[in-house]
Amino acid sequence: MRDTEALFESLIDGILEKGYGVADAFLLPDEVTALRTRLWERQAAGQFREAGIGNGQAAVEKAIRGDEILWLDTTTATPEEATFLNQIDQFIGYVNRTCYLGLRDSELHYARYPVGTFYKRHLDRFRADSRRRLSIICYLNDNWQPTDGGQLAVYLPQPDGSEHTTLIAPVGGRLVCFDSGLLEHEVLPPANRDRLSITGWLRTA
Ligand SMILES: O=C(O)CCC(=O)C(=O)O
Ligand SMILES: [Fe+2]
Repeated sequence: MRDTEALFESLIDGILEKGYGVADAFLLPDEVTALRTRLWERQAAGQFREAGIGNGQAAVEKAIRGDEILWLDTTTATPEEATFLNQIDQFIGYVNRTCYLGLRDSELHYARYPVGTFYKRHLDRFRADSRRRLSIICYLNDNWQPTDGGQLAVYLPQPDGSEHTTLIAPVGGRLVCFDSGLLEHEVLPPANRDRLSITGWLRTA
């Protein structure tokens, strides 16, 4: 059994102490495999769409982001997707109890970055939609290696005005969380294999 509260606490501590939280083994290996299998099934069924940019994802702009996404939906979720959504709901409850953020709901999508695609440096919160409070990314990759590239780069402003860059590998089962309105970040291109994840936002009312 994993200690869910300890994982949640380490994510919050990371955000407060350094601007982002990382929880390895947020998902167990079997859960990663099951969700990755569902992702590929849905991809094969033609359910993914090229991701857009801006509110409503209206514009596809490959020079900015090259991933394909599929929004998760409670009404069509498989058992393992429902379990994942439930874990995120538990995290929302924990954050509201401990940090009083007033989170209401989540919006989450699968993402597949084909080899060589990327998502240029950006902030997740749209000017027109300030409800996005926390960003979460949970990776679904099997046995990701340093040579596979595809790191998440997070840009951390330093007290002296300089900037520190940290690279986070998209290791399966790992969950990253940060303030959607504060942390600029970027997805570097995966070198030689598709890069798989569930990404989303915890929103206020
Ligand atoms: O996949 C990642 O590591 C980050 C994805 C991202 O920045 C986004 O979808 O807004
Ligand atoms: Fe992002």
